[in-house]
Amino acid sequence: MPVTEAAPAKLNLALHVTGRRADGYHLLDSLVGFAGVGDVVSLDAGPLSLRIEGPFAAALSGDDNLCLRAARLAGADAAITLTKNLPVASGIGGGSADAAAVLRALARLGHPLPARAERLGADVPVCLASTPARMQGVGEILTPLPPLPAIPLVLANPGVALSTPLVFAAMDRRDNPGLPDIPRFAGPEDLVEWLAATRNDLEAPARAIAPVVGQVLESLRATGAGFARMSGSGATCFGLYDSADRARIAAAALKQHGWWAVATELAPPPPSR
Ligand SMILES: C[C@](O)(CO)[C@H](O)COP(=O)(O)OP(=O)(O)OC[C@H]1O[C@@H](n2ccc(N)nc2=O)[C@H](O)[C@@H]1O
Ligand SMILES: Nc1ncnc2c1ncn2[C@@H]1O[C@H](COP(=O)(O)OP(=O)(O)OP(=O)(O)O)[C@@H](O)[C@H]1O
Repeated sequence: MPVTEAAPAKLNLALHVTGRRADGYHLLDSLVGFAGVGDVVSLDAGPLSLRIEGPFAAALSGDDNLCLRAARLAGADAAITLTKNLPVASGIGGGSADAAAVLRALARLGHPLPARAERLGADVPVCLASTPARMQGVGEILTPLPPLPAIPLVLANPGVALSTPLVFAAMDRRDNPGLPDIPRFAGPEDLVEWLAATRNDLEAPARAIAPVVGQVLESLRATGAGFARMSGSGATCFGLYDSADRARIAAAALKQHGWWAVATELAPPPPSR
């Protein structure tokens, strides 16, 4: 003690919705990667408690925080500090990443990972490893993938919180084809070519609810992104750039709209490991 774990932002680089189960949950087929930015959780000795700091701390309150729910599921006590750097309810798995980081920290302290961590959220299993994976089923079927090319990218969020169930509910078609085979990507061009043949099936319904998502995508492309797409159920979008300098300049331009924007990289390993 204290133990610190990074909670990197999850990116659905491609997200196909292929069906719906009887319980209403949707079947997915997604290429998931992780970004070089994220929240941070730190655990210290003490009774179960949570202190939240960081730029998006004010967006969260209450006893139902996923950090606390994760510790309760693991049956462990800890004084948790969450540094909330990611926008809330924004499609980059912030809550799931935080819950997974708490579980990883507890595992380092000797608490076994709880069974059925997916009960905390569909993205928790993929966030536990925080390494690239194909995610299927409702999020629980994971196929680990080799590292993705380290591409400069920008994450941008217009400040509109999108409710995941409402975005799923606004879909026209739920029986879309799955992803094509995922090859080993030799470089950025291969990945971009593969992405161009895939979709995020939640992008159209999210844009119908929050048209500003379309403006974010246009701005990413206008600032030089060779590829841009929404992640998860939105509203955060990512743009891939051919240099870190271009990504930095683009992020500065997107911030001029009053949006959250950050230049980072696809898929570096989390800093704490
Ligand atoms: C859209 C994704 O971000 C893609 O990675 C995830 O599937 C959503 O992950 P999450 O935010 O951790 O989702 P959860 O908190 O488990 O679920 C929120 C709500 O989203 C809907 N939901 C979620 C996952 C899924 N496979 N099908 C769904 O229909 C359900 O209405 C559910 O009540
Ligand atoms: N630690 C946390 N961080 C973010 N949200 C949390 C947290 N704990 C609870 N929540 C609640 O979970 C909801 C979803 O937030 P989250 O940021 O995980 O969504 P998301 O980025 O859309 O995730 P996903 O991409 O997994 O759909 C929010 O409405 C928020 O109130």
